[in-house]
Amino acid sequence: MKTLFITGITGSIGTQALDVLNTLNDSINLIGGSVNSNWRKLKIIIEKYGLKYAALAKPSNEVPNFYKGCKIFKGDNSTENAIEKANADISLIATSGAAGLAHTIQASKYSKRIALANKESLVLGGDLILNLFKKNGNELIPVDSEHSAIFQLVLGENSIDEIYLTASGGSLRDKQPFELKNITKEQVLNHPTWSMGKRITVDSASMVNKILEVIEAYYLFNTNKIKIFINRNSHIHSMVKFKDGVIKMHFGKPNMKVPIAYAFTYPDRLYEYEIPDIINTEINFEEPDIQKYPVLKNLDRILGNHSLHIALNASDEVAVDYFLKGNIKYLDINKTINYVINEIEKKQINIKNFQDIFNLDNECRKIAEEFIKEEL
Ligand SMILES: NC(=O)C1=CN([C@@H]2O[C@H](COP(=O)(O)OP(=O)(O)OC[C@H]3O[C@@H](n4cnc5c(N)ncnc54)[C@H](OP(=O)(O)O)[C@@H]3O)[C@@H](O)[C@H]2O)C=CC1
Ligand SMILES: CC(=O)[C@@H](O)[C@H](O)COP(=O)(O)O
Ligand SMILES: [Mn+2]
Repeated sequence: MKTLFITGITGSIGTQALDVLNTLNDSINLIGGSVNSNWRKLKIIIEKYGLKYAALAKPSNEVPNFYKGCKIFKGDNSTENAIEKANADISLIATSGAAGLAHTIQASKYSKRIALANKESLVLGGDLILNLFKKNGNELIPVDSEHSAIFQLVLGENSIDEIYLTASGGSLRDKQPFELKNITKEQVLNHPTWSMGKRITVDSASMVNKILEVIEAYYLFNTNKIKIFINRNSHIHSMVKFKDGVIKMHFGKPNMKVPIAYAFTYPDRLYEYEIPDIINTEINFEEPDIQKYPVLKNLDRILGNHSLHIALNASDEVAVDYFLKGNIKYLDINKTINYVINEIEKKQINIKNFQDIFNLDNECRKIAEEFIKEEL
């Protein structure tokens, strides 16, 4: 039986991973998990799954050091400490945001298999994280639905020509560009096909999520030949075009439990889920309208420039947080990203190690905060 640790265990991916475990007939033993602050939900998970190690980055005063036989780590580096003690065979990295990178680095030391949902680990970590996996002999299995699909499509292939990354188009796909000026938080959070955490749902509306995913695919599959197509019902999870003109598509219902389970059980498929209706499900693709998704104008400029990958993610995380708190408008997110990217591009920063990444991530957050406070 394999042991498992889940970072971000209370989130959208974490919760769906728990549902998957309930169906895998005890073939995986969940021994630990970590969260930011949600003690109420973590407590229930400890009770139900008998965790041995848990961590909270921002614990309240009521959180004990032990709970029902589970050791609780608290504060800075708590997830890293819990990962070390748990020493699990598999780590599912389902933390949201840049905080996930440190968790992935630590998991690389202690877990053979990294089931990676946290796309920011690759966006920020780039070749440095891939080299770390190589050095430590990790198996990296992507969980992000498109990347799980592509991973499956390219198995055994060596004539890959181009990746077609699919997008739902997000919650604002039927709006006209002029309508984006006064969009509310509720409109943005109403995703048409997936139920996810708040930041990724906003990023899906703006297509920042898709740029992060292009960068993720760039590192995972070692190509910059990547196009984005909208598939409105999210049944095609991505496509790969081969040199002989064949295009393989990954078809399935939009449900994250499938790629989560696949990352746990690969190369087996032990998870049973509904078979999609191949007669009545439409397969259509559209090119994204750049006026509706203005951040896409930056894609060619960003892709392959490590410091701009970091700048995009940091500025977006800060701006989305302000937007969700009602302090800036939807289109201000894009203004903040553009400003930070321009500032970082001028500096021509060379990223040599993980500390450079953490420093630049911090610097970009400061620039974004200043821009929002002074210019918006
Ligand atoms: N949701 C989805 O369907 C998909 C998500 N992803 C990626 O997976 C990741 C998680 O997304 P999602 O589940 O939607 O996010 P959620 O916001 O739903 O959940 C985030 C989780 O991370 C925890 N967390 C946040 N900060 C820290 C920290 N510093 N230390 C420890 N735990 C922390 C949260 O804890 P707390 O509850 O205490 O706040 C929560 O458990 C993201 O990188 C996202 O891009 C990729 C594809 C699909
Ligand atoms: C489920 C998943 O993998 C998300 O990352 C998804 O891609 C978001 O939907 P969009 O295609 O709308 O960005
Ligand atoms: Mn995705």
